[in-house]
Amino acid sequence: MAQRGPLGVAVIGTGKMGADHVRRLHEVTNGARVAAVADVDAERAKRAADGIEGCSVHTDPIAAMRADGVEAVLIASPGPAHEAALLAAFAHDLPVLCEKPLTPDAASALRVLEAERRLGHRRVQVGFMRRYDTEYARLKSLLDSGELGRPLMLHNRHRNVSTPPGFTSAMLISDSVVHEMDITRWLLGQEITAVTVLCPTPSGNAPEGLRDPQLVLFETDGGAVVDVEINVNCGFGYQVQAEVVCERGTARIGDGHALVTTAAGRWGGAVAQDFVERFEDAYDRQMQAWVDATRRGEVTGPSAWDGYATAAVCEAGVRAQTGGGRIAVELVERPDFYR
Ligand SMILES: NC(=O)c1ccc[n+]([C@@H]2O[C@H](COP(=O)([O-])OP(=O)(O)OC[C@H]3O[C@@H](n4cnc5c(N)ncnc54)[C@H](O)[C@@H]3O)[C@@H](O)[C@H]2O)c1
Ligand SMILES: O[C@H]1[C@H](O)[C@@H](O)[C@H](O)[C@@H](O)[C@H]1O
Repeated sequence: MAQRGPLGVAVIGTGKMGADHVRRLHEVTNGARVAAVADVDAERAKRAADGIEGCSVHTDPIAAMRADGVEAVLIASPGPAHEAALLAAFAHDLPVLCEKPLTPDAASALRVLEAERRLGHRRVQVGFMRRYDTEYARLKSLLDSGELGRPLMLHNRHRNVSTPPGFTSAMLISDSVVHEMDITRWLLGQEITAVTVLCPTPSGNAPEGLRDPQLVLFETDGGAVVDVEINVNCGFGYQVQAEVVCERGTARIGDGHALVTTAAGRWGGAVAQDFVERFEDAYDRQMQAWVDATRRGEVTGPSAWDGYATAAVCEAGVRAQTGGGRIAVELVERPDFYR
């Protein structure tokens, strides 16, 4: 049944993304309010809730899910904490927007799928927000129109200025390239069947021991080949670019020419410095779409199946990165529940 009042959301994890989502829900999104926040760091939770009337503050995610006025959950804790939070949300039958990755590995993602299926109805949207980016959405419409013919190859570049402390070589795949895994599956409508990872001599910008950059190759069940340059300590900016090569033409996004300046012997634009800046509109649209669907009693957007399928590709990618050569992706059969 459609809901009338604003949707009361509990936000779990109020670090960089969680605090930004709290701000978004409070200031940007229509039809929602932040009813509770939880972070294991009490000070962070308190800071995020500051100035939001009626928002209760917790260190225990389950207490936040049970708090007054909570009707839905946004999970923005680190990936390894997602499974416990998802299962707790299911126990209270609450709709969830879960930041990527759904969980860090395929076995835990499968446990989440099974728990959602036991509920008997879908509850999860995964935060693959690039699907809500205007440029990616235009590229998808163009490919779906068939005008350029069949996609043959997809080239991607994914560059971050620098990595936070504790960022590992495996995380280049499971935290960063996971976005290209989702985008590949969504743009092409195909599953990824094998992953190969090539690592050049690491950049001098990369922290000691980090294999950065990497070149990651996907093969798909529709016969396409996809490459991803992942380069997370490039130093100069945040860039996400994609070019699809089709039978009758190519299409490219992410050149970032929103503002071009010509002045005193120079010409050029600016490079975004992080994902919050580059994908601000996509995060806003993702949140509005989740709130609107939830208030209608529906679940739309990337599903737990998408979270599982990308977790399985991540696992193959991490094995390929550690000297495994070309690694096949193993997926369980897709249940009808997720078709
Ligand atoms: N979609 C995107 O572009 C994007 C961008 C950045 C991060 N993310 C995702 O968002 C999530 C959070 O990333 P972040 O960069 O904000 O990390 P962060 O480290 O800045 O914040 C995580 C917060 O969660 C808290 N926390 C840790 N364990 C917890 C638990 N069990 N329960 C409640 N809180 C807990 C930490 O104290 C911290 O405040 C991750 O899943 C990450 O992959 C997505
Ligand atoms: O967690 C972040 C986030 O998902 C960004 O969108 C991505 O560009 C980064 O590489 C990753 O570390």
